[in-house]
Amino acid sequence: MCTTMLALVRKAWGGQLMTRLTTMEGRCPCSKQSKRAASQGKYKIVMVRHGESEWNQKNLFCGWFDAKLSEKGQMEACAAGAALKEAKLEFDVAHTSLLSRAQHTLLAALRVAGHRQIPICRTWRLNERHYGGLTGLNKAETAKKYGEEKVQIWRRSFDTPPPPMEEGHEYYACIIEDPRYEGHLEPAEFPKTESLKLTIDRTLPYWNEVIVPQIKEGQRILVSAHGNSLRGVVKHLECISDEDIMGLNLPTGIPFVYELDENLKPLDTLKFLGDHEMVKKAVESVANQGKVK
Ligand SMILES: O=C(OP(=O)(O)O)[C@H](O)COP(=O)(O)O
Repeated sequence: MCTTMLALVRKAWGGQLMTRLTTMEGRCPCSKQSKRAASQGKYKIVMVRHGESEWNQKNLFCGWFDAKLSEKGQMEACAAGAALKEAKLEFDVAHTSLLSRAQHTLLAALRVAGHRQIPICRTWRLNERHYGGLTGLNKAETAKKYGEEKVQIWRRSFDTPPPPMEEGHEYYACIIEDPRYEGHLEPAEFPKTESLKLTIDRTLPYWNEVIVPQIKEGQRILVSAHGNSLRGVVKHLECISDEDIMGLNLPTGIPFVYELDENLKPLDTLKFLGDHEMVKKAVESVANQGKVK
């Protein structure tokens, strides 16, 4: 029986290698559910976690700090665009966060994919989860100080937020005084920390009120966002339990696709546009970031 395991399936789809990945019980490729995978949904949506940021590269908790893409991240963004083009995916509208790393990934991917002109909607609701007092700390050093188990809870538990970001925190002012939030958030509305649950609580209204109506209108949508804001969307779409979502790690810069039925239920789990070995390594690398080096 295939339970609680990492399963990777390679599928030829539109001339592009697609990788299906799951760590969730009952969601393995041999389950009945996955036998529906071959059919095309009524709708399709594509999402991508931004390319590697300079803070991903340094293994720092980033959250709402506006880290730029690293050189590797810029290349990943371009590669994401090439994968979209290769898969012949086209878009009418894109959604992204207010953070540069997601926006720059989106722009590079759209440029390489050949669709520069589509409308782009930017919202703080797709921002990464706020990492609170952990913002700017090295994940491996934090694991050394507090233990890997504690760091795993902070990184991946559903509803345990990291410690809050206090006013004296090194990055407090540069986040709360950032002009990009003017007209979006009042100072009192800024989160001080967020669990995945809290992240979903502010992402889902945008999903339901803005993205879902566009999908139902038949608009082809690309979302460029973050590891945890997208984990929340994936959890919602696939009805993943609070426990099982802990096992999901999204790699940087590799787009993934959902085929959705008329009720916007996925026909299958997410499928990455990428070679399965490459995706597997990238996922493992994210999972291991919280380990003592
Ligand atoms: O800012 C972050 O996510 P992002 O790089 O997707 O924007 C986090 O630091 C990701 O860290 P995590 O994978 O330990 O949750």
